[in-house]
Amino acid sequence: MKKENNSNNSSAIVPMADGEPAITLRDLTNKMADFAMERDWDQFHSPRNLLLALVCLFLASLLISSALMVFLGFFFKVGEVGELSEIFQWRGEVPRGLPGWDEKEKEHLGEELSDVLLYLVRLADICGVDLGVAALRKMEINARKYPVQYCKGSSKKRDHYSSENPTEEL
Ligand SMILES: Nc1ccn([C@H]2C[C@H](O)[C@@H](COP(=O)(O)OP(=O)(O)OP(=O)(O)O)O2)c(=O)n1
Repeated sequence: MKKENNSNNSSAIVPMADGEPAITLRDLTNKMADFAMERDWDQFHSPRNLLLALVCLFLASLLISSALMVFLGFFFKVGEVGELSEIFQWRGEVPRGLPGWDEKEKEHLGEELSDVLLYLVRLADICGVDLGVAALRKMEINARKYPVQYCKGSSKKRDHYSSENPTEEL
């Protein structure tokens, strides 16, 4: 778990020999941690809340896909995100660091998190999307969308701030 603001070192993406930026999972992890810390959002990023954010996005993507996908997704197989959710089912709020979880449970969690990540990485690859570049770009959009001065300590959605900050471009 990351506790300190790493903005001085984590944002430096080391270029590879061919000039392409080498974005590591560690870079993305640190940048997201910095993003949350700057906005005092650690308080909202509990395991349960993050999982719900993931599941809501997953269901939203099903809703905008074909009716058949919605049918399959809801009634037959929820997929890897469903398996990940199952681990947290009935546990209520889970504190950061998962105190009380044994190694086997943490290992299982690691496997299900990896399944989500690996499918995502594979999907991006076969779609021709450079996930590292796309994620960095999206983080820049997020930072513009949620300026620290408007949303520090608040979990409200962007719509709430737009009236206070009408000129902010997304
Ligand atoms: N409390 C929050 C809110 C947002 N984010 C980050 C993670 C996601 O990359 C992105 C999600 O932002 P939105 O919830 O605004 O979702 P979208 O960007 O998809 O916009 P919308 O839901 O309006 O389509 O911002 C975060 O880390 N913590």
